[in-house]
Amino acid sequence: MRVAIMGAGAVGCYYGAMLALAGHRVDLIGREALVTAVAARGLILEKGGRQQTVALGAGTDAGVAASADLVLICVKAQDNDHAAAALRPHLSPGAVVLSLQNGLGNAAHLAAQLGRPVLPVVVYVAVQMAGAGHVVHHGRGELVLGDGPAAADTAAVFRAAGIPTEVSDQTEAALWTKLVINCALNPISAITRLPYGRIFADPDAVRMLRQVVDECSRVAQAEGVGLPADIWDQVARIAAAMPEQISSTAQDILRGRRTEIDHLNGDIVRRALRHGLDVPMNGALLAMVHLVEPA
Ligand SMILES: NC(=O)C1=CN([C@@H]2O[C@H](COP(=O)(O)OP(=O)(O)OC[C@H]3O[C@@H](n4cnc5c(N)ncnc54)[C@H](OP(=O)(O)O)[C@@H]3O)[C@@H](O)[C@H]2O)C=CC1
Ligand SMILES: CC(C)(CO)C(=O)C(=O)O
Repeated sequence: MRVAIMGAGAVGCYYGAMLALAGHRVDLIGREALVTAVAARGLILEKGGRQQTVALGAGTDAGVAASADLVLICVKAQDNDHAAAALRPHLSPGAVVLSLQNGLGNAAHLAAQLGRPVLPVVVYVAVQMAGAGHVVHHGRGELVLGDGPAAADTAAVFRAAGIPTEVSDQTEAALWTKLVINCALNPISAITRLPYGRIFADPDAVRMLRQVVDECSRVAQAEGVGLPADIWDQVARIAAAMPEQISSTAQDILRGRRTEIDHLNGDIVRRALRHGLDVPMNGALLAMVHLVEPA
């Protein structure tokens, strides 16, 4: 199968590497520094204490998507419009397009921009770029694919590549659950630049994160979304499964990039406002992430 990955960052490089190792022809669409590094020595995948070089294609031109059967969109949510504009002229009619992103509404937004279906995918992985063309896996890796015509076959391709994948007709609820996890973990890691293991060792930080989750749960309830009863345990389990990971939002801050926070805690704050709910901890974290972002 030919696979194109729009957004060759941590998530795109990790799943691209896994698919390439399973024998698929993978092309990364990314920035110049990544393309130069991959052309010089392939993509480095560091996982389970082992480092290997993966052979795959990399370029800055989205035209490579024209021959892809499967297209993974792995840019941050704020880059969706540019990514869609670059891909739109090239996608072949039969290609399956997936959004591997945090936050609500990305797949629908991309589908409207691309004029074709885009399946949402909930991503449970901890990955980070250690440098151009060098991706490090810190834990997990499961995907939950939204149901749709090609979902079962696509999930089978992922599973055969060693990526635990299930198909669900409840992805909206699953994306909400992931959003709450992100609202708890991402901003505090971005503001402090600390990994989850260190954050969860601090009882005051844990109390604060419980408040974030309680606020998000009230907003979800107001929206008619049923979160799992053990939502706090899920947050704690994710943190425990990847103690060395800093959030993708923290990774943006460390690279001097603007972050996805408006699509995470920012989304909760906007929804709370519409329901007349007060979410002070989400609001405070949102403001603090904006303050540590580049101007
Ligand atoms: N990292 C993680 O562990 C996890 C991340 N996620 C989610 O997955 C999604 C991707 O995250 P992540 O991989 O961390 O993000 P990254 O920022 O590491 O990767 C995105 C990459 O896409 C590049 N990019 C953006 N727009 C374009 C474009 N038009 N053409 C080519 N390249 C482009 C970015 O470059 P530049 O930065 O220069 O703009 C960046 O290199 C996010 O929604 C995130 O929340 C979900 C689970 C875990
Ligand atoms: C799973 C988690 C919390 C991993 O860091 C993530 O989704 C992110 O960083 O955006």
